[in-house]
Amino acid sequence: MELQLALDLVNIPEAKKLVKEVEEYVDIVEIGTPVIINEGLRAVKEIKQEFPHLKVLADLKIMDAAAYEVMKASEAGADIITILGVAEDLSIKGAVEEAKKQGKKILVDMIGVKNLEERAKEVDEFGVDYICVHTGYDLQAVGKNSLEDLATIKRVVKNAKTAIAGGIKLNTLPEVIKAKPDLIIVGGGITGQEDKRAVAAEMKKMIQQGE
Ligand SMILES: O=C([C@H](O)CO)[C@H](O)[C@H](O)COP(=O)(O)O
Repeated sequence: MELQLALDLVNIPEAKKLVKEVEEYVDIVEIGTPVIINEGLRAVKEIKQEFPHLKVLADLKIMDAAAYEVMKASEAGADIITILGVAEDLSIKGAVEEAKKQGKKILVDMIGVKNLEERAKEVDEFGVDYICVHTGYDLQAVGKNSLEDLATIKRVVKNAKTAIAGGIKLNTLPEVIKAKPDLIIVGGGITGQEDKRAVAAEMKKMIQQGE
């Protein structure tokens, strides 16, 4: 199980400071959608340059023009690029093809997918690297989480790795670990805490103990 730090509500200098604090304990740094909207792919480039030993995920949440956007994120240094599960099949296949050409990986974010079981089976056949269940901020606000969805994709996904994101905190991490996703994505559960380093260290320890 890997731990991904999601950076959403920061600028580039703040992102660098945050990664420095927790770099020993995370496997992947996500440059979140809001950061890319504010700072562009320069954020991906600068984080990869400063932390070349960490994998960097560009959370583009691609919906169209997939091959082109995967190419641009790859050029900026992203190791993993996200596309939405609700995108057209052709877009997801195009993203996979371009990622393979560039030696990169594709994570499919299943946020907003209504027919989760059926769609997870389909995208799994397209050769994607990760399939991620995700409760976005707007559904977190009304008390939802993705544990049930994780169980669903764990049951039907045969090729891709599974991932979970959305509102995971230290106190909810044990039940996530019990469900054994390949990748656990944590944003505010680390970045919103007073002692980020201590929380990231504790999360990493719990994940290692759960393996
Ligand atoms: O993808 C995300 C969200 O849509 C904003 O871009 C977050 O990175 C993801 O939800 C993880 O963050 P937390 O929910 O704060 O753990």
